[in-house]
Amino acid sequence: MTRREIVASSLALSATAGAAASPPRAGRLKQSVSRWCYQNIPLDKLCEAAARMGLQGIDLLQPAEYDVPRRHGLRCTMGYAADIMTIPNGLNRRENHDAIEKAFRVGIPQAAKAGVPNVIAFSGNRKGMSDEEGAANAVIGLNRVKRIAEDHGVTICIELLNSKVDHADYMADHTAWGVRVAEQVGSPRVKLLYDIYHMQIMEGDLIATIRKNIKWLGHFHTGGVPGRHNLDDTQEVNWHAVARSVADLGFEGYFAHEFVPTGDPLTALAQAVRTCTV
Ligand SMILES: O=C(O)C(=O)CO
Repeated sequence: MTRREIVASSLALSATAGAAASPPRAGRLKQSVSRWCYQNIPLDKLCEAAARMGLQGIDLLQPAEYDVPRRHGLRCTMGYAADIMTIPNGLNRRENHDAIEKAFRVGIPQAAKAGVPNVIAFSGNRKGMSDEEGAANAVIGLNRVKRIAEDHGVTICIELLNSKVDHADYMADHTAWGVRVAEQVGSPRVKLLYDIYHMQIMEGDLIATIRKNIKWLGHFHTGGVPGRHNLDDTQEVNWHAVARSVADLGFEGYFAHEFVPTGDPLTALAQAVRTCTV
């Protein structure tokens, strides 16, 4: 190997490993990362890198994968416990409730056993239904399953998503709808997944909204706006300030990165983790 090749190969190594290997600074937020954004990296490798960066877990895993983060001292921070429920087809339709309850009766105990603190839920699309009717239906559905969540210490988190760019017609596309449902269900185990990327697109006013509704927010997702890429200075959200506000509220759940990285994926993730270390 020539000197030039040795220098080039060590530079390449530090570019891929360096960001992930630098010692993590302790912060007040428990950060996590969504598996689907790093599909080209085997889950074991993602967990290894996440542990080195100081992340606490991996988001959005299937039950068969729950044990993988544990091998690396992490946990699955949000599980899929009811595959029957999809973004367009969820809690807002009463005809879905039998299947959702059946799935949660298996999926929530399974999550609890694996130490998974949260499971995801979706409102479903409007398909012509009013938000009032959808909210009332979602409350009925959640009232059927909240006891399972309470008994197992697992939180059902209804995700708030944008209906403007990514998920046309999705019903839980504004915070007020989700808060109204969570308040009416009134369980410490039924909360919202406040996806900051999606809510910046729909509403903005992030910090004030988070402060006002923190009681009902069980989990956070990140993603640069516009584009859902790196949390860098090409996008409009001040991530450090948002993260600090969440930490200042004493939030004890997880703050999970969910952006599609550009450039080297682990370098992008490490940079996001640093930005949100507050
Ligand atoms: O599908 C999406 O857009 C999500 O945010 C899922 O968590």
